[in-house]
Amino acid sequence: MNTYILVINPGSTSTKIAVFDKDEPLFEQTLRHTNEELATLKNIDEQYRFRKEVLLDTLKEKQFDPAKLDMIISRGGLLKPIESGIYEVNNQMIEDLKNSTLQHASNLGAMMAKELAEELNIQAYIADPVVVDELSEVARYSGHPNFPRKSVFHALNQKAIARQYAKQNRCKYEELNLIVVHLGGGVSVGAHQAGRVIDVNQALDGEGPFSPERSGTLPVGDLIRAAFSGEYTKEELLKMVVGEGGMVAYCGSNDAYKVELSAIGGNKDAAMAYKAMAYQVAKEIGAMSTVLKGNVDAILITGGLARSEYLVDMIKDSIKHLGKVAIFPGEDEMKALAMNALLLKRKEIVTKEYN
Ligand SMILES: Nc1ncnc2c1ncn2[C@@H]1O[C@H](COP(=O)(O)OP(=O)(O)OP(=O)(O)O)[C@@H](O)[C@H]1O
Ligand SMILES: CCCC(=O)O
Repeated sequence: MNTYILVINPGSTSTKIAVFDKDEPLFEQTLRHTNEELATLKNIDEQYRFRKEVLLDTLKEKQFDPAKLDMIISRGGLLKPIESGIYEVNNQMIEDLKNSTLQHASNLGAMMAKELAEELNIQAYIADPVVVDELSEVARYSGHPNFPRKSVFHALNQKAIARQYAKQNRCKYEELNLIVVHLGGGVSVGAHQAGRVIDVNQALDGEGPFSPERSGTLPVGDLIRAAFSGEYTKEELLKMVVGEGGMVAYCGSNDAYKVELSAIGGNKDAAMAYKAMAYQVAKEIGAMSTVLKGNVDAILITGGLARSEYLVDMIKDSIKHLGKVAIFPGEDEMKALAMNALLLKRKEIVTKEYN
């Protein structure tokens, strides 16, 4: 019997959709949205309606009848901090996403999934959203009680890769201590202790290594002085942190592959920026090794930038003394979501309630 699963993953400039029949993708498509298209949409309601229409048009083009769908699963957004797992999309979740102070395209996924699921009389779910929070108590301290540290990271891909590594090594994720490094548009480095991410850098706009488009940790006093200098608007400063920080700021591009080619071609600024990014990532891995008290079964490196041998070799050179390193290039969040839905369908996992 077929089990048709619609998977939705909205990004800042695209919406990825896929239909799986059990664990087999029938099709997967990245629907690109131009800046001009997105600029015409005034608010979050208009955004998700626009993306939903594009999604339905694509299903039509693929001649897939939505009425055949058994379930819908989406990447989750910036909800309240929650445990890792699968959650049925409910009204509270939609309310929180609509009122979220932080903007992230993944906020639109649950809204699209819920509306579509209601029309089709099926269920909508999210799994391992970016706000999965398993931080240890001590990791929540920042240095001031007004600013507790938060867990915002690539939870879906980090957990999926950690489980894949455990399966390949015939053991359970919950039996291992791992450091998982996601190198994408954003960079997150998580300390996974027996199945829980007890520490991780806040990878959206908070802390950690710089990435192709984010600044990571900045000198805080200098940042405050810049904010009150009258030279920048709030929006300009936020952009310096997310979107126009990191490689964009140093090299003018968020395309790390392009920067790498330029570095290999002899561009000294590009080479130095790559070296600095590798240095910061390695330093964060060292910090997470300390969090795990050196008890590290493996360090897993994943994300789009894990395809870069140039970068990975530089990182490995600094961390090889910390343990075994395994590389999982790219990410497969679509498959990870579909597999979560399938586990649910097969009753191998139960949903958690968001409230
Ligand atoms: N072979 C490669 N060598 C170097 N860089 C690469 C390679 N392939 C992809 N990249 C870089 O990886 C980055 C994109 O990674 P990825 O696709 O994981 O990011 P994303 O999905 O946009 O963001 P995030 O992972 O934070 O959600 C880009 O900067 C891209 O240039
Ligand atoms: C921080 C989590 C996800 C992203 O990079 O957009």
